[in-house]
Amino acid sequence: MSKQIYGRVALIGLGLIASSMFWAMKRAGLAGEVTGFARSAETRDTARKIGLCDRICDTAAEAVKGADLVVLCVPVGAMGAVAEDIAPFLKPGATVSDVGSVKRAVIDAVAPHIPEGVHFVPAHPLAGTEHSGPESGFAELYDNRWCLLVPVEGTDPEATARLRALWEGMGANVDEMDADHHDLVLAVTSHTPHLIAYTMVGVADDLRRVTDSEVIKYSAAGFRDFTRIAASDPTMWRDVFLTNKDATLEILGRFTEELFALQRAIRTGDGQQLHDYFTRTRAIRRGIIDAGQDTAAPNFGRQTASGEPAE
Ligand SMILES: NC(=O)c1ccc[n+]([C@@H]2O[C@H](COP(=O)([O-])OP(=O)(O)OC[C@H]3O[C@@H](n4cnc5c(N)ncnc54)[C@H](O)[C@@H]3O)[C@@H](O)[C@H]2O)c1
Ligand SMILES: O=C(O)C(=O)C[C@]1(C(=O)O)C=C[C@@H](O)C=C1
Repeated sequence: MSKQIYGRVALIGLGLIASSMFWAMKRAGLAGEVTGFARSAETRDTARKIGLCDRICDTAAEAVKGADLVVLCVPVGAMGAVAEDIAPFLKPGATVSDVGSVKRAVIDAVAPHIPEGVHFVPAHPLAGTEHSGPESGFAELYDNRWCLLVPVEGTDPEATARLRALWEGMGANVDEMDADHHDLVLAVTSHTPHLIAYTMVGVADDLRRVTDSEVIKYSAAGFRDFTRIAASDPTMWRDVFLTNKDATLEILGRFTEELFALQRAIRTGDGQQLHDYFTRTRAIRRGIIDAGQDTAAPNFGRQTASGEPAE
């Protein structure tokens, strides 16, 4: 029995998230035809070579023509311009969605370009790796991970339900959330942790001269995890911080206060405070495990041939 949910899906931007969507849709037979567009000819060539998408188009207009679902899979800062480009070519009754890591800024940038009669259902899969480009995707990326749908005012519930079915078909658990709440939650669980990882690796690099190459050689598991996160795509993360500015600054403020409190406890030798703090945080980790939510995908995304994110 066919599980097809959309006749034709167009993916705009062919990186980790789009390529994983393609393989996940193919795995479950969720789309009749998937077209793809990437802005650089090199990425389009790579996509053709590895069989990514049923048809790779040389323009975004061609890719979205006749599509029932168009998913914007470009960095958050590029969403508005891409929406403006494709708007005249969207089929009446089609749904436009996106996968951006920030929701309010994407909605503000994209919604004004969505023509009358076309639905807009923003989304965000909470799954990824530090790899990017068309060769980094894999069908299992969304298995048992959350995908948050962030319908805007007036979104047709049927369009939302259909997109939910697609994400569920790709293996995800789906929830709905308001855009501002989404941005605050993600500032805590994803954006600020990335900034901390970037900073920690930067500090280690600054100290390299002092510690010679020991930072790399004796890198303990905790620091190695930081380096994995800090290897994430610079364009993507630049856009995340520029567009989720308020929530990130709010969480960073709180983080800094806590850090100073712990710094003081270390300086004054307040072992009780340190112990109490670490006990509380350990309980949080155990709560996640007990709730069966430690579903982080193993890091088996593929890197681009050059080792660099493909354009
Ligand atoms: N990587 C993750 O962990 C992750 C997880 C969830 C959501 N996201 C979101 O998904 C989106 C895509 O991320 P990704 O990891 O697939 O990135 P990626 O770097 O692997 O791919 C991005 C694609 O967008 C294209 N692109 C870049 N700038 C463009 C522009 N100005 N116009 C048109 N195309 C452009 C690139 O050529 C590339 O094909 C981002 O909005 C990101 O915030 C990423
Ligand atoms: O596992 C990783 O590499 C990720 O950072 C994935 C991650 C996250 O923070 O969990 C990164 C950004 C997203 O928008 C969603 C998921």
